[in-house]
Amino acid sequence: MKIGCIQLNVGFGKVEENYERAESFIREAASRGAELIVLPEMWNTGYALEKLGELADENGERTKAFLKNLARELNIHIVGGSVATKQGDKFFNTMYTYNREGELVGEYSKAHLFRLMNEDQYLEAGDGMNRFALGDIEAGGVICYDIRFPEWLRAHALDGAKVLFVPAQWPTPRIDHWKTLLQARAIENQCFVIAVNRISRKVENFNGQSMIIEPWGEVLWTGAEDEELAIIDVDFSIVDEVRGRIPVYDDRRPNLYASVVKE
Ligand SMILES: O=C(O)CCC(=O)C(=O)O
Repeated sequence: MKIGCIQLNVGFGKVEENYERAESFIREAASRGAELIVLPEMWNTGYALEKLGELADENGERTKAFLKNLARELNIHIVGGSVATKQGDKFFNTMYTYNREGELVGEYSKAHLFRLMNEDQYLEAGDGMNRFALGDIEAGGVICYDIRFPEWLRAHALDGAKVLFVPAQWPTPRIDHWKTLLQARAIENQCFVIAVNRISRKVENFNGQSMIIEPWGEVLWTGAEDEELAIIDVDFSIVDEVRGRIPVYDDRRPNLYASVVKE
C-alpha cells in the first residue's frame, strides 16, 4: 500500500492557511498514487494554545467534513493527524480517521498531556483508546507524547492493532528520543509504526524526521528536515511472519506483571 506522509509546515494560529495547505497536499498525494494519507498533530492551529477559544474547531465539525469529503472524493484512507477541538467548554487534541468510503472509523483525544508545553493548562485529556480498521488493516493511533507510555501502545497492539499511527509535533532538541522510542515501540509490539512530525516556521522548533518503521525495527523511511510530501510503499502482510519469528505475545506473563506493577 502506498502511504502519503505529509510533513506539514503548520502555521502558528493560521487556521485558514493550514486547511488550504493540508488540502493541497492531500490532493497531490492522491494524484501521486497514495492510498492512505497521514497528517501531523494539531495541524489546524499549531500550538496557539492561548487562542484556542477563537481558533479551535467546534466539535471537530469543520475537520470532520473536510476529511470525510476528501476521503470519499479521492477514494483514500485519511489518518487526519490531530486538530485542536472545542467540546462544550473544554479543548482537546483530537485525531479523526476516515476510511476511503468517507466513514469515520476512529476518534481519539490525546491521552497524555505534555506539561513541558503547558498542554495540561489548556487541554483536557481523552480517556478512550483509538482502535480502528482501514479496509483490512487493523490499526491504532496515538499522539506524540503518548509514545512515552509503552503500556498504552501495547494495549492497542493487544487489542489487535498491527499498525500504529503517531501524528506529532515533536521538538528538535529531543528528536533522538523520538527516533529511539518509535523504533522501540515497533520492535516490542511487532507492529508497523507510521509517525508523522511537523516542520516549523522560524519561531518554533520542529524538524520533521517522520518515520515509517516495520515490525522487525527496520526504518523504511525517515523524513527530511523540511516540508515534505513522501509516498512510501509498505507491505503490511509481514506482521504475522515477524510475530511468528519471536513469539513475544505468547511468551507474555500478564499475571506476573499485574502482581508487581504499581499504580
Ligand atoms: O515527549 C516529548 O519529548 C515531546 C512531546 C510533545 O512535544 C508533545 O506531546 O506535544
